Amino acid sequence: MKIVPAREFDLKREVEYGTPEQNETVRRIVSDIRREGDGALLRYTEQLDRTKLTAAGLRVPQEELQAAYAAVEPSFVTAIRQAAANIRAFHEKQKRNSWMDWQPDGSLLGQVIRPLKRVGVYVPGGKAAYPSSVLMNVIPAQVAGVPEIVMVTPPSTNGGEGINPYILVAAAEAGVNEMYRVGGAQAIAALAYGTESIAPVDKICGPGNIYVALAKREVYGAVDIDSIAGPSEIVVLADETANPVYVAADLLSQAEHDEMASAILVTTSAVLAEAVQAEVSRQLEALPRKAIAAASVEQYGAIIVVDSIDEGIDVVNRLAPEHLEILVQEPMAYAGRIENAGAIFLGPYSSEPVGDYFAGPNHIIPTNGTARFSSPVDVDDFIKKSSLIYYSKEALLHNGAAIIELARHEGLEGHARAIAVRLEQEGKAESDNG
Ligand SMILES: NC(=O)c1ccc[n+]([C@@H]2O[C@H](COP(=O)([O-])OP(=O)(O)OC[C@H]3O[C@@H](n4cnc5c(N)ncnc54)[C@H](O)[C@@H]3O)[C@@H](O)[C@H]2O)c1
Ligand SMILES: N[C@H](CO)Cc1c[nH]c[nH+]1
Ligand SMILES: [Zn+2]
Repeated sequence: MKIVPAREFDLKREVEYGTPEQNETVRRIVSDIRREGDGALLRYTEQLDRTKLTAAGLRVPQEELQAAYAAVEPSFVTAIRQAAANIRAFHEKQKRNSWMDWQPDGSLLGQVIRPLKRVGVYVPGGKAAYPSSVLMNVIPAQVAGVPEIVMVTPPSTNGGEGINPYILVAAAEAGVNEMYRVGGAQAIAALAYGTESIAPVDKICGPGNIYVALAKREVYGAVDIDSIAGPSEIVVLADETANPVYVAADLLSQAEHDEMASAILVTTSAVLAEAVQAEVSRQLEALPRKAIAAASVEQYGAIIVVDSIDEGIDVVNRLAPEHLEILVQEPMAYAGRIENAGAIFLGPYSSEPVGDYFAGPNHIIPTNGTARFSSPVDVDDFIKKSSLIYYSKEALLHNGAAIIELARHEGLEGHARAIAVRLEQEGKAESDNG
């Protein structure tokens, strides 16, 4: 992992995702699925996921979910239930209520909150299987009250035959009842535009690799999406008090996700920088996913040495990472100064995987600098709002002239007249009556 002074590190992050070839591949897949439906879906599933399916085999039957319990350890079921309870409790706090306010003039204003009707959730499963992402997607949608939650995941998760049983058990625990064995850009396109076998959804949520992230961006507009939650990222902001063993382990925890994941240490301590550099090399050797983590660290990893914590905070805010760990003597003192980060982990015991799996906050978090303007998945992702306006006669007579004034200044006489005809008629009725 290279050590660089802050002034030599290019903080202008690429906002464009992926290479031109990856973008072109995704555009082609999306357009083929849109034109050909199931035919293209099955073809790409065979080509990219090495799985030959028929249209009838796309949907995963409930019996397959139940059968998977026999293939997992009881300790996994216990752990996933604990995690699910924590995730549900956290997301319950995000619920919003509709509201209505009667005004003194007899009019009423309000906002009606409704769940989305049908959402698609993507659970990644190419290089690793992510049962935790089942919970992070499905639970907030359930808390919001979404009646139709459609899950998609690659057909042979983690390179194995068939969907990984831990994903199936997580789906059963979460109560998923509509699930398809499709992944990548082709799954996103199928959810967005529909095929003969998969009815289209209103919104697609969930993380994935570069092909999934690009496809979500491609279909945005036809459907809503949560955010671009692509290859994982971690930034650790540390001073000389941080334990290099912990720092290196946490950096590698995200590097092992993907060759395109990014792991960056920002530190005021040259001593820590060197110790972490050595530790990363040492710990890499023991990782089963060493090749992926090494490629990530090599291409996207860095140790940035800064002159002060203030400079470090500036670097962090410019990077706008998915995950930030603050490993300094007084972490609480700095949390409020972080403007751009999807999730902030404070102190030496809040290692990033605590959030990935268990604490309760969502692990589907914007990446590639988009934490500047977007947020982790939450209950708000699964609701929509309608404004409610009831104007009383008194309110219209009182405010009509101001509305007409504003309409005429926009040159919109039709708008002005819609109000004016009422003022004329009601004014006339009042003078006739009295
Ligand atoms: N940001 C977040 O919140 C978050 C959360 C969890 C995981 N992640 C990220 O999710 C990703 C999971 O990636 P993954 O690959 O393991 O699973 P994935 O399910 O996202 O991707 C696998 C699919 O990619 C497609 N694909 C692979 N190579 C392709 C190619 N050359 N051309 C076209 N399509 C291709 C295949 O269809 C395959 O089904 C990782 O990058 C991880 O860091 C992010
Ligand atoms: N760190 C990932 C989000 O970037 C989430 C995850 C799931 N499993 C393990 N990690
Ligand atoms: Zn992770």
